Amino acid sequence: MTTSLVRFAPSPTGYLHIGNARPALFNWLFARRHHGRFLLRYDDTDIARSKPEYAEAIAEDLGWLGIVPDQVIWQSQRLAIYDAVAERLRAAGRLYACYETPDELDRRRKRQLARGLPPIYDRAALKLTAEQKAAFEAEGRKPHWRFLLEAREVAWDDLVRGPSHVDCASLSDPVLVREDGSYLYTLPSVVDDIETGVSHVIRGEDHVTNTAVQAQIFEALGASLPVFGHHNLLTTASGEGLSKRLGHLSLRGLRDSGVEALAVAALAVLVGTSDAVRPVASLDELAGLVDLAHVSRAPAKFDEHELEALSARTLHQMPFAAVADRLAAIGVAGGEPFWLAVRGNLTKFDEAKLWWQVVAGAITPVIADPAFAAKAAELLPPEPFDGTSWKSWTQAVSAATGAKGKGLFMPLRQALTGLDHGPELAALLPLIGREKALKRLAGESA
Ligand SMILES: Nc1ncnc2c1ncn2[C@@H]1O[C@H](COP(=O)(O)OP(=O)(O)OP(=O)(O)O)[C@@H](O)[C@H]1O
Repeated sequence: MTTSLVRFAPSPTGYLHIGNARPALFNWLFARRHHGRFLLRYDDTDIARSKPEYAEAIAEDLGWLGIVPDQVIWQSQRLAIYDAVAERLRAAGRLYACYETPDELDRRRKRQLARGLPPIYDRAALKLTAEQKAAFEAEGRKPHWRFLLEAREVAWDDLVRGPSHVDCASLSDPVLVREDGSYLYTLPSVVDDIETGVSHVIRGEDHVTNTAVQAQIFEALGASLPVFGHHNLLTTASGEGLSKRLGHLSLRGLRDSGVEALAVAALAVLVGTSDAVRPVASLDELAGLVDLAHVSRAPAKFDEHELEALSARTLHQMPFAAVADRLAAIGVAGGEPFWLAVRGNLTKFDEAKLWWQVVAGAITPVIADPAFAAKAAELLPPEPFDGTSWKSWTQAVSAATGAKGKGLFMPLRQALTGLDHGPELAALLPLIGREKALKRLAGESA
């Protein structure tokens, strides 16, 4: 049985944003669902813009989401491999030298547009004689290299978009190698997909045209095509595009704002699909929900308010096992009973600390009616407390004082927690314990 291999291939030119999380997760969840492997590939051939600290941040941000790659490769370490492949393409007549400057190309494009023609590269460089090339070189010009596209339609069955096609006759021959010998994204990506055995390429629809070009490169290199899937892109709530380089909606910014990674993951892959956005308890659960065929065609808006609400709902159903280490890390020791008592009241995880303080630390009780509080203290049952202690106690207090409803519960809540709102007191009372409860009912800070 051949296992699938997928990859996420960001350029380390900035911090990952919520849009980048979408392909990262679609690939990761695809690998989980199909018992495949996930490759993280740093597309760092743009030496001027790529930075090791961004690569480190990418690994960290993916780790926060729960993505741990099976393999990591760096394109900057594989340049000799691309050189050899470029040489093969040159020898086959598919990669040709061009000497136009950006200004010349720009002028040509403007002339074409003025004449109502599509601004496609006219392949003038193919007609250059050896002497003309030598003259350019003597002037100090260095060539950039274009891939000779076949003027035909490239078709594939897209995992998201279904039967898809691009007519390469309407495209310029793409530049694969710059004047300085560095590679654009296009060729190294194909070479690595072939060498590493990538079976499925899942990425944003900003790559649809690339796919047609790259399909021709795969074929020129005698390789079979992977399966392609192009998902819609995420925009800001007001519809703007996202860019790593411009620092939009970064995953680390979201993490610092205190939202749950699982909520970010769920929203990143469920928004813009026909499936409802809903909280999940694990990435495995999400892997079972996500279906690339349900992804919409239109761009999807990412709304931070929706994320905050989803994050809270994610916390409300989060099992204790999933947070035990995080609770310990913020000094909360109440175990599962504490977590189950407070999780429904959290909008952010860190608020658990506040409730721990209410349970185990000292609070200033609010006592409006000392006589009522004294009566309640007198009726407080002996320990051990359990889930029924609250009910039997409040029934007894109600019978003795005539207080009911809010008039019964609010003064008890204010005395026991110092607050007007909070988790169910039936669950808090056993955690607070009899000794502390008595002190608080007596108006002491405890
Ligand atoms: N807004 C977006 N929504 C969904 N996917 C996106 C979005 N922007 C980029 N991607 C996807 O993220 C992956 C990594 O792309 P890339 O590193 O080029 O990111 P980028 O944000 O476009 O960065 P840059 O601004 O540096 O070009 C690709 O699969 C790309 O399709």
